[in-house]
Amino acid sequence: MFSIERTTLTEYLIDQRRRHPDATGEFNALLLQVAQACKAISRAVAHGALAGVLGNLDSSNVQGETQKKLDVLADEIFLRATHWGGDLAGMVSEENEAPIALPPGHERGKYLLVFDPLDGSSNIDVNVSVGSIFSVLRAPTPGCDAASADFLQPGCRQVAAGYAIYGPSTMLVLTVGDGVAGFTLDPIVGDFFLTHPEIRIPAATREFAINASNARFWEAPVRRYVDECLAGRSGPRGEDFNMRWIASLVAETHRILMRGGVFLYPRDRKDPSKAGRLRLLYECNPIGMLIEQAGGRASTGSGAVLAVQPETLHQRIGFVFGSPEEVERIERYHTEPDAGTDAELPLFHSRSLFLQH
Ligand SMILES: O=P(O)(O)OC[C@H]1O[C@](O)(COP(=O)(O)O)[C@@H](O)[C@@H]1O
Ligand SMILES: [Mg+2]
Ligand SMILES: [Mg+2]
Repeated sequence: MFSIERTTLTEYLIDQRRRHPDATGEFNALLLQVAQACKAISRAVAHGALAGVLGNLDSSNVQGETQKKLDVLADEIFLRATHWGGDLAGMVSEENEAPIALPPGHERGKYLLVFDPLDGSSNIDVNVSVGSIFSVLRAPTPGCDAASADFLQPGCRQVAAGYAIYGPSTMLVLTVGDGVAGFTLDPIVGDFFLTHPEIRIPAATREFAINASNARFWEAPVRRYVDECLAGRSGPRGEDFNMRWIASLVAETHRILMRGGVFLYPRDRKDPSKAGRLRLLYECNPIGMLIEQAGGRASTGSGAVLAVQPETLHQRIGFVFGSPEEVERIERYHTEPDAGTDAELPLFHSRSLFLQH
């Protein structure tokens, strides 16, 4: 159904800007360039095999992961859509080891853009939802080329964050620090329209997401949490839990923003050289800002992820996020290993006595 009363992304951003009298428009211009990149990636994803974009390349990225054709194409689309605008002092991408140099002789702006051009790459060839994730920081030295160290800012300093999900419909979900809003791409009109204003995560949930193939590497607090969920009504939680795993951080985030839930990709013992699977700067921080802006909680497992001081551009970290009651419980299991047991035992016993299983 078409209505001329629909709010476009541009109108939404102009409205946000009215509240900031000092705004120059550079910020909105940058976000619109990012949206433009997401539209182009959405088109490539939707055409799939018809556009010859599926499959692997021979190359690997800085993480040693084999690059997919779409990883590299999405990266190029992001660069081309954003680096001429004059709003940026530098960019960091999952696919590039060092910060990306802006075109020579071109104006340098006051923002830094950090992005994962294509998230959930393992899903491309099986036609399951993938996405793009981005984060905007202030450049410490506006007007100059940014150095690596300029990007090493804790997530609480982000001025905007968001993702695009390329699913049955393409959506852009965005925060500029004043709640979270979701926009759906009308592929005929070619514009994003506000369809999900003021997204809020339910405080409680009975749904968790974790890659259980790593169970033998989990640390005790994570094992305890999952065991209690799996024990269901007859266990200490006294309730049945559902489980999901899409292997696409954007898609897991979107589900949790829409209906609640908790996601865990915790630090584990699989590879002692890696402190987790997901990358702090362009996965955990932007998703963390969205989750917290929607009333959820984003954690390393033992503390707020947005408070972590990054040490390297491609640093990995444990990540737990979603409905705040569950994330706080997981944090308690990490910081006070005996927490909950005493308080829950009587409850468990009374449930066992009075509930029928
Ligand atoms: O394959 P695993 O171990 O389940 O990991 C899945 C995770 O890896 C990722 O795909 C990593 O992202 P990239 O595809 O951008 O490398 C996340 O989206 C997802 O949460
Ligand atoms: Mg990713
Ligand atoms: Mg990626």
